[in-house]
Amino acid sequence: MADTEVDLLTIGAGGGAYPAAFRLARAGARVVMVDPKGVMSGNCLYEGCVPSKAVRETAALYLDQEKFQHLGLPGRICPDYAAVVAHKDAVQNRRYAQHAAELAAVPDLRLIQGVARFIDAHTVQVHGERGDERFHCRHIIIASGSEVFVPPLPGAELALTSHDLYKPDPTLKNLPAHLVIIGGGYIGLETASFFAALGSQVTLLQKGGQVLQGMDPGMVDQLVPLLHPRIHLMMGVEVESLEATAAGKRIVHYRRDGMSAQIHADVVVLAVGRRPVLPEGLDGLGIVVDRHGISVGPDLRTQHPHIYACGDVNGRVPLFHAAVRQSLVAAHNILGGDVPMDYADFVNVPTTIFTLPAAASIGITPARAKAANIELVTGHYAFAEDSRAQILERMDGEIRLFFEPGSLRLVGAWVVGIDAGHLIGEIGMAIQGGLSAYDLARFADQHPMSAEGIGKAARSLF
Ligand SMILES: Cc1cc2nc3c(=O)[nH]c(=O)nc-3n(C[C@H](O)[C@H](O)[C@H](O)COP(=O)(O)OP(=O)(O)OC[C@H]3O[C@@H](n4cnc5c(N)ncnc54)[C@H](O)[C@@H]3O)c2cc1C
Ligand SMILES: NC(=O)c1ccc[n+]([C@@H]2O[C@H](COP(=O)([O-])OP(=O)(O)OC[C@H]3O[C@@H](n4cnc5c(N)ncnc54)[C@H](O)[C@@H]3O)[C@@H](O)[C@H]2O)c1
Repeated sequence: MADTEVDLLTIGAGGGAYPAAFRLARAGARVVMVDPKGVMSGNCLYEGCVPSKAVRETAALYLDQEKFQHLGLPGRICPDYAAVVAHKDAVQNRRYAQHAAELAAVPDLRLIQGVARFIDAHTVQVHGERGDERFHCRHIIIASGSEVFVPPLPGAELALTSHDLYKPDPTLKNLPAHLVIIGGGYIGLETASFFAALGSQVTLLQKGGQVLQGMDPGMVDQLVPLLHPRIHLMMGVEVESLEATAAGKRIVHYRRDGMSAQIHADVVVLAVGRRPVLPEGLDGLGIVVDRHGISVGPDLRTQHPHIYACGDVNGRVPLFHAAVRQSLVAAHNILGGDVPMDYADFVNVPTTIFTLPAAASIGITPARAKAANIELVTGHYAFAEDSRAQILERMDGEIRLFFEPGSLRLVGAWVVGIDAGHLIGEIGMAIQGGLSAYDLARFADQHPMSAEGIGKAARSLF
């Protein structure tokens, strides 16, 4: 089998891969992407960000109807989860069609439906649509992403995962009366919010003392009391096994405070984390893999300067937009002849937990500052005083900005409540631009929009 020469091969075609593939193809490089899905966007579009947020936004609209009476809209609507799922599928299909058109517009960029494995540090074999093909690659981006982690629990196969909930034509198409979720991270809490808003009773079982571990406890403490009352959080739970009843229900056996107990459910969702997907043949290459994934620094290079690892597979910031930025950093460094000319910032990445309400954060927050022995100056703004929040009756939560003492340069923030996901992006731009509390205080953001609160939080210092 003769090897085909390429300038770049990406293992995967998700957010960690395709931005670099397009960038290099536009610069005239010979580029091949490989992904068993045969489409771009990886797990984000297939079973992650987009489908979960399609369900979320419908749930958010439905939740708002609890206020319709106050807003002058009497009457009730009721959810049809099968139709919610149909909408989610339609959004996924629409985006797949868009990506297909984007790919077709770059005729020299090839996406092979197949699985890639390393033969050596420059040779990749693809088992795909046209049988086996081998590529000799000047550069390789490993962007094979992550997959659901299923712990070795007896009966774990009786639980659904985010894959089953959000993939096209998902397994779950009816609203369960009682949903038990194991794991209180991003996926567990978001899923709990969506289903509780739509009408399910949700019990969330979390081992340890805090949901959203790794997030600033101050922000988590703000968020938790605002979650829907149909969500029951149980901390310190050690799940031991799952069992099915003759009627098709589920029983979760667990230990808490040294006592054994059980809980009945219509559906159980397991959301205890994801793990990196490593391509076959990687182990022989001397590339360092730690418990988060392939070890890389901000230049995204592995131990081989021509092999990069971007996105979830390196575990640094497992978010879609971080994967995209990392992919572009790798592309720039490839264009620079594998001598770094661009670096990813792993700290100043906005992240939103799309619960209802949402919580979002970026940069250095008090917990991180304390661990690094850094002092912060804090500016506050409560949504209780915000015009838009009052108009929509969503007055819970706040904007909190964190500044470096002295210079008052903005270094971090969190937002809990209305428009959190939008606001953290605007705050992120201010951090990236090196703005200070003085700059934010001087900018007259629009009235009556929640972004007014950013300037007001800065002005709380003066
Ligand atoms: C339920 C859920 C909700 C999420 N919500 C959000 C959100 O709201 N916002 C956000 O920013 N992030 C969200 N994420 C995270 C986001 O999906 C990931 O961070 C993002 O998909 C990472 O992109 P990636 O390209 O690194 O990997 P992936 O999207 O995992 O793509 C990797 C691709 O590589 C392919 N692949 C694997 N092995 C091989 C191989 N050997 N050869 C060829 N191809 C291979 C896979 O099939 C896959 O298509 C969510 C994730 C989940 C599960
Ligand atoms: N809004 C977003 O950006 C978004 C949304 C969903 C997912 N994601 C990405 O997907 C990744 C995976 O999400 P996730 O929620 O599966 O993982 P996670 O790592 O965020 O959370 C897993 C949670 O499960 C808990 N846990 C682990 N084992 C347990 C057990 N046996 N019993 C009970 N609880 C247990 C952990 O303590 C943790 O709280 C996230 O890290 C994030 O990067 C992002």
